[in-house]
Amino acid sequence: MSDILKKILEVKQAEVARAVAKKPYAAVRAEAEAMPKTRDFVGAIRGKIALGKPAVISEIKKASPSRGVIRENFDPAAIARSYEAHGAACLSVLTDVQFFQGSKSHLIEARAACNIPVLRKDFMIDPYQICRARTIGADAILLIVAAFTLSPTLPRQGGGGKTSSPPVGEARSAHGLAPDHPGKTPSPLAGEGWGEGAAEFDVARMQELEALAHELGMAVLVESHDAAELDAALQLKTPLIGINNRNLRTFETRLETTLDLLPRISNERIAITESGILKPADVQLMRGQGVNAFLVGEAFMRAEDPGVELARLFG
Ligand SMILES: O=P(O)(O)OC[C@@H](O)[C@@H](O)c1c[nH]c2ccccc12
Repeated sequence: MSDILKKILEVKQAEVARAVAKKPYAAVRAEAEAMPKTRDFVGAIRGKIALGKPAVISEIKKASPSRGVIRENFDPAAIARSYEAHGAACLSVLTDVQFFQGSKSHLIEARAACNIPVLRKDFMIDPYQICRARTIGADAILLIVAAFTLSPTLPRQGGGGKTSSPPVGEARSAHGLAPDHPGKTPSPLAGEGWGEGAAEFDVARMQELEALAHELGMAVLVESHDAAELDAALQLKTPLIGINNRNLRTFETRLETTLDLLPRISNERIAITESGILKPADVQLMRGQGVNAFLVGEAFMRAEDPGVELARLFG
């Protein structure tokens, strides 16, 4: 796992602990269950694609660890209105405070200013955060597979150690290939500073968080960056399969990441290419390969009017 991701997750754990001390889980869960109905995030994406249009999840993000401050003049409500007016399918709003200068209020303001569904973009590792997402109005949440990496040094069996559930190998069998590592999801990070033994992902935990999100009426976007992460992602039920072109360890961004992993994703799912889409040629490259859903932030955030840039990029 990247040092930055590791650092972010430590902060998230501390945030959850502080929040639980202020308000217990049962209370936030009850609040979540009492919220009005969500907007249909998956339906909004399918709707665009059914019309032969690209489905664009447009991001509202002030800053990032790799880029620093991206947008000075930052008005989430105005940005949300502009995105909606120019055909965005959905919004994605960064709510992480420390690393992305985001805020829950950004999501609340953005959602109140439009009628399209909104993803809470944050680092979700705990049921508490899922409930909290629902209480601020999120229609969807993000699960980043890399955040569920089990340390190779953790005990795998017994002694209270976590074990991952057996992979179903859905996409591979859909392509006529048998899963080659039954019972484990090996990571290519092994041998790249991880020491001996393949890393695994806590798929059971991801499934638990997904089930809770679905129970609360929210959609789930699951994000992967390589084949092992994608295999873990495909063990979830959600149709929304994100492929992050940005490596969270090095911040290197390669659009080939999406093209390389695409054949593993069956047609019942929706492949969403994330990060590094900057120019019309990038969009054409993806659409030419059958990718119809996009998550774009920086290109829009740097433009004077983000929605106008959306129309230009995807026009
Ligand atoms: O700004 P870009 O390169 O268009 O990327 C948007 C989005 O993919 C990126 O912000 C992102 C993808 N996965 C994440 C996980 C956490 C925070 C941010 C992200």
